[in-house]
Amino acid sequence: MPTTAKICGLSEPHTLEAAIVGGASHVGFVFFPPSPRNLEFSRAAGLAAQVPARVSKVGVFVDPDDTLLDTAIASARLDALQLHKTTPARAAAIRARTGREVWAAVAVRKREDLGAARGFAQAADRILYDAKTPDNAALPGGMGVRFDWSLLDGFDHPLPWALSGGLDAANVTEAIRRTGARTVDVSSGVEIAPGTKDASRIAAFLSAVASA
Ligand SMILES: O=C(O)c1ccccc1NCC(=O)[C@H](O)[C@H](O)COP(=O)(O)O
Repeated sequence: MPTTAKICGLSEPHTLEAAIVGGASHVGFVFFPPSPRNLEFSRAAGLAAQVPARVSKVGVFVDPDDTLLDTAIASARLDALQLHKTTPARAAAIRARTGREVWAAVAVRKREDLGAARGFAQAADRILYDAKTPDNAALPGGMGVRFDWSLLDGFDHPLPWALSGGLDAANVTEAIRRTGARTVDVSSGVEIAPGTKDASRIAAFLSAVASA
């Protein structure tokens, strides 16, 4: 099975196109106003219309309320919801109410952090292991922070999972080889500035994933 890739935090038609043409399995749209990647709903709707059915549209949220979720799902026609800083109970409720696939982000800095994944076994469809950002950081993701991949060694994953945090075209081959990830996720590693994706970096990342 080839490794699949999610390009996260897309906000412009030409870089979204680069992700689609390059073979991304998932594209991520961020709905979190403090983020430089945050999308207005009307913009998300326009981008979503560009995405073929074979590519899943993932909305990225930080402990969202129902109004935000419902508006984002409707405008961007989201297939999946990626939840950061959201409890298992809330994730389960969101999954039941929306009927959408739920990705639970688990922030990792130390081995003990992986334990949080077990709480989502009945509440989510997939775990996204992402690097824990600094305690005073404005964002819980999308900051190019990497965690020690060896922390995943021997871990009994409760669900299908994806690897994230500080990936780029130069390190993703090693990340896949080292962890056995079947899905990888990237944001700032394919940007030229926070929130500004670069088509050639997206192409290089997806090419590296396809060759891994
Ligand atoms: O990317 C954001 O701005 C963001 C904001 C709020 C919550 C999550 C966010 N990103 C989550 C992602 O899925 C990123 O792709 C992931 O954290 C990896 O980012 P990076 O290390 O920059 O590749």
